[in-house]
Amino acid sequence: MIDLVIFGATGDLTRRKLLPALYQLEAAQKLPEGLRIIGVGRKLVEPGLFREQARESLEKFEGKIDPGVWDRLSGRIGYEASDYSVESLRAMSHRLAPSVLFYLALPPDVFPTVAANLGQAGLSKENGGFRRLVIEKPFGHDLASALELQNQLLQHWSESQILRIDHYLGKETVQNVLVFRFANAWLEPLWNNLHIAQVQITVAEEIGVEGRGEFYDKVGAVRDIVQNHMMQLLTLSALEPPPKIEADLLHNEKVKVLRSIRPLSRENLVQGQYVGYLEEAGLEFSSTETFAALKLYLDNWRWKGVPFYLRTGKKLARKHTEVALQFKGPPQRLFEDTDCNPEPGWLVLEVQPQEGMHIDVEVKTPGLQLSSRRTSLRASYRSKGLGELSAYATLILDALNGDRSLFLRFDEVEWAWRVLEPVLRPVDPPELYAPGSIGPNNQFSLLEDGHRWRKLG
Ligand SMILES: NC(=O)C1=CN([C@@H]2O[C@H](COP(=O)(O)OP(=O)(O)OC[C@H]3O[C@@H](n4cnc5c(N)ncnc54)[C@H](OP(=O)(O)O)[C@@H]3O)[C@@H](O)[C@H]2O)C=CC1
Ligand SMILES: O=C1O[C@H](COP(=O)(O)O)[C@@H](O)[C@H](O)[C@H]1O
Repeated sequence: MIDLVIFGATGDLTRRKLLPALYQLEAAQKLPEGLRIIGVGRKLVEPGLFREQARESLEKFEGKIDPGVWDRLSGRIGYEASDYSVESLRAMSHRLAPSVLFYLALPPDVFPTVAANLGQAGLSKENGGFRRLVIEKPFGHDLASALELQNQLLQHWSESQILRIDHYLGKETVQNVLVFRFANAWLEPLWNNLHIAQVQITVAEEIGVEGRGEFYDKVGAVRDIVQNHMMQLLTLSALEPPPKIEADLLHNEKVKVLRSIRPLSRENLVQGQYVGYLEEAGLEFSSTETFAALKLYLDNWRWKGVPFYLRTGKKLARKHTEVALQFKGPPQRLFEDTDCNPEPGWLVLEVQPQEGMHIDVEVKTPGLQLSSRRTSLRASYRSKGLGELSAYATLILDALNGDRSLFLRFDEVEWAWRVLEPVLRPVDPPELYAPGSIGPNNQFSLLEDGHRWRKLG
């Protein structure tokens, strides 16, 4: 018997991501037999009402619900109220299965207390089963708090019990970055500073902060997206091939990339805030950034001199996540029209919502003249409906099965904070940008001569 205990079960993450993931796993018959899902929150809620609310969340965030799948899923779901004190957790411990996965879907400032109280209540001790702890992001608020959180966790939990989640690693198209790079040998000679002029990594969101203003305002785009999801996209795009696809060997390579990032200074970062953020977040004043763009360099053999541009923001023109590498141009352009001056082509890995890849190539312009035009070789990652489990579904299943390869090792988190530490305390207020736009104008100041931001989607 296994219990999945979700702390913070009335919250946004549970409703928006965890319940849909569990529904998908139930539909795919991937949940372990006998698994119970116990939602925990501070308020007293009748389990029946909690299930009703869970179903409403599924209808909102998952879409059409199959009654048979829901019946099976709801049969697993229970609810308990707890104030997360040692006494209350100890009382709960008697009702738990030998193997328990605790999921902290809670505001990050309560992670240390809840993790410690679980330990003091004896719930981190394994006795004939497993005890694992999933820690959501952000892991810490800066380098010092991340180190402190790690120390606090290690007082009651061993490293092998701690699963630091970054849901981007559960996305198929993020995992595909690695497969695409290392399963196609012809790419390798091109994937370096001899042939690549610049790399752009974009995580653009159409949504604003929605109901998460209180949380978001303490965090901002750098901590919410750059420190974790974008650093993962960066390391996967830039790392050296590990000797084998094994978790620790991959973590080693990712840390090497982070350690090779040239120390950042304020000039490497620009920030923006969308017009309407204050009203949406219910604030009178805030200098929190909802947009961040960075330029960084990796001082290593492969990437020396190639700028990596990272950009993320909320309330942008559209949702679009991609990793794009621009090739250097040919040494001499022989075939172009005298009037046209095409920029060198891109290789683009589309992460979401389109899932695919394309490579720009120049081909002959039809007609008598010998000139070139741009076209794209496109491939889609999968047909709709094929193997579609959400990132959270993949990661919850891995966590239940004890597969740690898609979870973060602490030094990855630590080095991501070390890299960003110099730019965490902004001096200038963020520049305002219009919702639905491409973000603030200051982002253009980062670009080197001849470079321009790619279109969003
Ligand atoms: N929402 C999202 O899309 C994503 C969230 N995350 C991470 O997941 C975690 C949870 O996020 P989210 O669900 O949005 O957060 P919420 O702000 O919605 O909080 C979750 C729940 O925590 C409980 N809670 C709030 N304050 C406290 C407190 N002081 N002590 C104990 N419990 C408290 C509340 O439940 P109750 O009042 O019932 O006890 C609340 O419903 C965060 O770490 C976030 O960074 C990561 C990726 C995406
Ligand atoms: O971790 C987070 O991610 C979501 C974006 O996730 P995606 O899978 O939709 O790309 C973001 O909205 C949220 O602010 C952040 O905390």
